Amino acid sequence: MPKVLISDKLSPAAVQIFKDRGIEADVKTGLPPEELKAIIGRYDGLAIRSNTKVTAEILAAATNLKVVGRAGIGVDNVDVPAATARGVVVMNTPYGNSITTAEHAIAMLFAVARDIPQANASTHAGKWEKSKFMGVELTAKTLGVIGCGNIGSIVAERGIGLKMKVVAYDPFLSQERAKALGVEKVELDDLLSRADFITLHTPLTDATRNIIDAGALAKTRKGVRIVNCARGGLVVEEDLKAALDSGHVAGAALDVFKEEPARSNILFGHEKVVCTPHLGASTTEAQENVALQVAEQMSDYLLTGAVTNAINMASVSAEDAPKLKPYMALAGQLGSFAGQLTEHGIKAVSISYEGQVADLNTKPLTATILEGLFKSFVETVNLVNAPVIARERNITVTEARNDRSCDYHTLIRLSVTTEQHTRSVEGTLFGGDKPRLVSIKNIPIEAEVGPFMLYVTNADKPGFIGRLGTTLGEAGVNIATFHLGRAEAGGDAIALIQVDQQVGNALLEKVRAIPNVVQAKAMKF
Ligand SMILES: NC(=O)c1ccc[n+]([C@@H]2O[C@H](COP(=O)([O-])OP(=O)(O)OC[C@H]3O[C@@H](n4cnc5c(N)ncnc54)[C@H](O)[C@@H]3O)[C@@H](O)[C@H]2O)c1
Ligand SMILES: O=C(O)[C@H](O)COP(=O)(O)O
Repeated sequence: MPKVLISDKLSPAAVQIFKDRGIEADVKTGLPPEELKAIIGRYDGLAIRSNTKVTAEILAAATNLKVVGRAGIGVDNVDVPAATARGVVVMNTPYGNSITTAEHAIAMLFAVARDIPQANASTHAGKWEKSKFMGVELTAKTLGVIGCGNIGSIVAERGIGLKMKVVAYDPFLSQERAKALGVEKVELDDLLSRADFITLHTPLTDATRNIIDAGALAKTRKGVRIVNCARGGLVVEEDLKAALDSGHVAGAALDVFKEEPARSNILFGHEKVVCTPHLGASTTEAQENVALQVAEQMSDYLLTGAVTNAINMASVSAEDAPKLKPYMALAGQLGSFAGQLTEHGIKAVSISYEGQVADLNTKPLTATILEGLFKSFVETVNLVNAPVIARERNITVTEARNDRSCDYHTLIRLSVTTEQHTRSVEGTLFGGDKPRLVSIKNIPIEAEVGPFMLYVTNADKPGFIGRLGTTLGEAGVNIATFHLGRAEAGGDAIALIQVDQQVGNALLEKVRAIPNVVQAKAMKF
């Protein structure tokens, strides 16, 4: 039974889902890193929010971990490259808390426009400072949205509902989408110079880190108010404080901070700053949504191999997972076969999906082929990092699909181009689920792959098969299956033999010494 650790505060609904799906779930929140490191090796899955830091060190200790599930959106607390390198799928729940977070941003907008928290504290203290708290209206003001994705676009819609003029800066926002939302797509400088209120909704990346710094603030209108419910690192806190102190910025509402948990911060105590402790996603509804979703996604992956909302792997629907299973086996064999025959640097990989397989989601098949292909050269390759390895090594990977019927009802052709030549291998499924190689180097063959194989190429001359059988027999190597193929009578021929044990080097030399043998290779699957 798979085991999952829930290491941040998730709705109890998650535990119930895991239980119902037959997965054991332990809840241990607030563990110091050393304690997490000590126990993580026991778990197949780790369910988190933003509190748990899934570092490379934690991942190195997570010897059984297959999936990290983030009940929420941001995965900046997960070392995704380290997880990818270890074959750990990282998934999030991209929509479950979007409305809630957008509503928090709107609440913060009102709070900073009308000094509501400050006025609340003052009134509770019996001060009745009616003339101190003079706010501004939102109506007819310009709202600048930086990052107009899921949350930013909900905030934009709400802003329009409040009769604000909304301008958005997002390099990935299309004009059509901007038009449909009713926002004006602008450049950053334009947004900074026009907005009365600025609200941030981008992920924290190298491009967005410190996007609001002294230089950006200098371009804003005097009296601008800033709301950040995205990530702390987007705003340079020292620069914001200076702009608040000078009176250039009239107020800021912050849900997120550079260092979290933020027990102290230079902006704390500032009379123009409204703060909440990363509450953007904290509603009953959102927490129920993300907990249910993450538990279902993680269970699907651990139990069926279905992949949803993964950051570092192609999606596989629950419906596709069982259909893909026999093809994954075939794809792995094709990749591994080609990889074991490759002796030079790979420049390009071309994969053609023909017949029935062309109707399936082929991304996971391509990843499986690449994993099999690279296994001979890269010890740490896995299904998750194989496409990354191809990119890093400048190996061009192309995929083609052709759903017309070919000689077989379904066929995968893998061609590998090295510095020397291009070699192809093809495979199909017999009986719908039994992988078979049906062509090697364009020579037809029908071969079942077993754990130990001997691959021999030779000139098609009489006497070869008998000598090969005798050589293996004399070495005490039992033949399980024997498959032959040839380009034409007397031409290039191939023998693919399944044997019951690994063929050692001494025996390989004897095989190579048989007349007309061109190449002999021991293979393992
Ligand atoms: N405070 C909270 O509790 C809370 C809750 C949920 C999400 N968040 C955070 O809110 C942010 C947005 O979440 P989302 O679900 O809307 O994400 P999203 O991916 O749907 O949207 C992000 C948008 O930012 C845009 N973007 C990326 N780089 C940009 C750049 N350099 N300049 C301008 N725009 C850029 C993208 O094109 C995208 O449209 C994330 O950082 C997320 O972690 C915070
Ligand atoms: O990225 C997110 O989903 C939010 O920042 C919410 O974080 P939390 O789950 O820790 O509240």
